[in-house]
Amino acid sequence: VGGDVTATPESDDNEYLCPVTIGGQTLNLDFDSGSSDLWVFSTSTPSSEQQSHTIYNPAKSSTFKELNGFTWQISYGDGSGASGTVGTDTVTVGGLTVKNQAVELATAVSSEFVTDSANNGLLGLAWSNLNTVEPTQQQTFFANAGPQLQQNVFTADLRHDQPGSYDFGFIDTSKFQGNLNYVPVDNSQGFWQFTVDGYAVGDGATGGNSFSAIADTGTTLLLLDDNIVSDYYSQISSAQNSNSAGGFVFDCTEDVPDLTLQIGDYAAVVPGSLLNFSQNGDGTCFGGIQSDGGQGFAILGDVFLKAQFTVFDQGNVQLGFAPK
Ligand SMILES: O[C@H]1CN[C@@H](c2nc(-c3ccc(C(F)(F)F)cc3)no2)C1
Repeated sequence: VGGDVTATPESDDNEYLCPVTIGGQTLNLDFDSGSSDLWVFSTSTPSSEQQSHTIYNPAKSSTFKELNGFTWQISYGDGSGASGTVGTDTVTVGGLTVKNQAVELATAVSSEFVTDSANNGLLGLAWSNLNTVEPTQQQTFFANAGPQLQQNVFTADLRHDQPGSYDFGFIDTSKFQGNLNYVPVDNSQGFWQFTVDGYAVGDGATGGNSFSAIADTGTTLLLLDDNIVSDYYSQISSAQNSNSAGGFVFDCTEDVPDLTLQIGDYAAVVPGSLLNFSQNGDGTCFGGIQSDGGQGFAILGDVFLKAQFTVFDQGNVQLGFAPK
């Protein structure tokens, strides 16, 4: 048994949304391998915050059960967040069904979610020890699905400005080139966390110290240590760190170098084309590489994941990468 679901990029590849059916109702959710709550806009969300979102109505589901007194509260890297109550229902993703999945109903969402009208909630794909439900932590959709999967994996094939896919329970070898390169995961903090052994800018030599990183489908950009960020942008003559733009920008006419992250024996190349992330509208462009804010580990978000086929292997607690 497995599932295959289309991941559609919003404008500027800011996020990728996937159709999820909950108690017979389909909502587009943001799949996030950096968190572990499945939450939705619902009839419990204040109408002033529902705006043009698709909402889940538990009263219309014959399989919904309230988890009385259970609550959740989550905040994301950008400072946004949501909170609410909890129930269970039957959840289907790309043909893969999990019964009695914890579904978290938002009774409050931050302004960023209110205005992101395409995003009707998140489906967390990190490890269940990050789930925020109290008094009893809940399992993720992927953790619950594990026992019924042929292979205890899900894969991500995200693309620039075109639909990609998430697969659950199998590895589609037609989606990548060559062999998969596996690296061990430290899931003690609940993330898909692993070690990067070095980096190279453009066709330069691979160097630098090894560092920790997480594979995070819910983060848009590639967030790295300030020293690496400075080294990278020193190769782009017009690059500057712009407070108004919120990060490093450069002239759109510039030739943007590739970045290679050495992961074990695998050289993961992120092409310069993906590192010229978006236009600011004034002739400058916003970089796909930005600072990780000094939090001690790098966040390999969609900019990185668009350049790789990635296997999130729950059974063997490892990540696999291959070029596409
Ligand atoms: O927390 C870390 C876990 N993964 C990263 C993540 N961040 C979001 C997010 C999605 C949508 C929005 C909003 F719609 F703009 F509000 C905000 C944040 N989803 O995953 C960061």
